[in-house]
Amino acid sequence: MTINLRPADQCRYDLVSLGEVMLRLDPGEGRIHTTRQFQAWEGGGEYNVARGLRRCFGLTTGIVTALADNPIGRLVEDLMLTGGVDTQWVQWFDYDGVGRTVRNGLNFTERGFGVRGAVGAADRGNTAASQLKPGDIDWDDLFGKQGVRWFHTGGIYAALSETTPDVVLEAVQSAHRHGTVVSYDLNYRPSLWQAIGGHAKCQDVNRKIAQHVDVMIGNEEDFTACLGFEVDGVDENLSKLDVTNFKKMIERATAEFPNFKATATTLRGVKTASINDWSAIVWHAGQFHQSRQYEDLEILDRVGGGDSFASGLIYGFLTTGDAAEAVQYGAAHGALAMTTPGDTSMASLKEVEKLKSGGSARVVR
Ligand SMILES: Nc1ncnc2c1ncn2[C@@H]1O[C@H](COP(=O)(O)OP(=O)(O)OP(=O)(O)O)[C@@H](O)[C@H]1O
Ligand SMILES: O=C(O)C[C@@H](O)[C@H](O)C(=O)CO
Repeated sequence: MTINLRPADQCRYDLVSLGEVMLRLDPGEGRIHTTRQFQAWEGGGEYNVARGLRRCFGLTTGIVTALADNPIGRLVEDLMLTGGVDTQWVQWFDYDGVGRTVRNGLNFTERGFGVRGAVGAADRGNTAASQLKPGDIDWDDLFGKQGVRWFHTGGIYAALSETTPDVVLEAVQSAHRHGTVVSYDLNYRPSLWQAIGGHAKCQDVNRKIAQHVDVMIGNEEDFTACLGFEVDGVDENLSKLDVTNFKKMIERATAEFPNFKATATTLRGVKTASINDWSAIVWHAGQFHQSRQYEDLEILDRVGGGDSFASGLIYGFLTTGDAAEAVQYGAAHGALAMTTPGDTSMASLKEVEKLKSGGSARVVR
């Protein structure tokens, strides 16, 4: 099965994402518990994909989310406007359904270095985005009247509350009614699932949504925890990656979910918090394609590396239709995104193309 895209001239957007956007508070080279200063960025697993496609790859993208209408929400909006993602579909809330004030998510994340791993401490209870429920968004207007070529969402948004899985289901069904391709990044976050029913709930929700997904994305931990597909031979430190075992896992996943038209996973060989082996593999139309391998990749800020892989992969599918190219765009964009601070990438299309074709880090002047 191949990926059939709607013609660009019938669509206002190349891609729209559904997800929560938080204020990322970054202590730079320091640590959260000792810093006196934070740099502010915006970020969210699903949003980062829309931003990467807009800012690095120059496509037209939008975000469906909700924010609390206070100065923090307006700062997140300001950052999204800088990122070029259309904010027309953002819902602004003051109160939730039972009259409580809703909030905006705050995501404190420190980067990690060497033997010290990255640390994330999100403060995101009762946020506006988690309060969205079926019926709040006019999906048929978005996918039907406006037109969207590709819709992206994921397992962070699905884990936010009792209502968000149904919002995802409503969205993906409408997307398919209008011929929009659906991708989903499993992005397993155990602390979120813990709050709404734990492991069983996580698999129940993700397996239901998976039946409506065309392009499934995740790492081996995501595929195991969210869908129940184990990858044999993965050790706890992710230091030994045997691509044969990844292929077997993907084969099992695509046999059980024949609706998957492409399945992609990043391959991480974690050496320290700031040095990884990095590559990716995609299955499409009965064939596997593996990206260039980045050995001993030096990392400044790993958060969003997987999302930037996803945006590069989607760019490749949207513009070339070729899975072998798509996985190269994904791996190169993910690699570059992890060299700069913040959840999203600062890379240019030229840089991605140079890297994916084997380019070096020689000075450009
Ligand atoms: N358990 C881990 N320990 C250390 N580094 C990790 C771990 N998991 C992922 N990383 C590093 O984070 C980067 C992104 O990894 P991956 O593609 O798995 O996406 P992810 O964890 O879903 O990322 P994100 O959701 O932040 O985009 C890679 O450099 C990877 O090696
Ligand atoms: O939890 C989220 O919504 C995402 C952020 O923590 C961060 O942007 C990230 O993990 C990216 O995948």
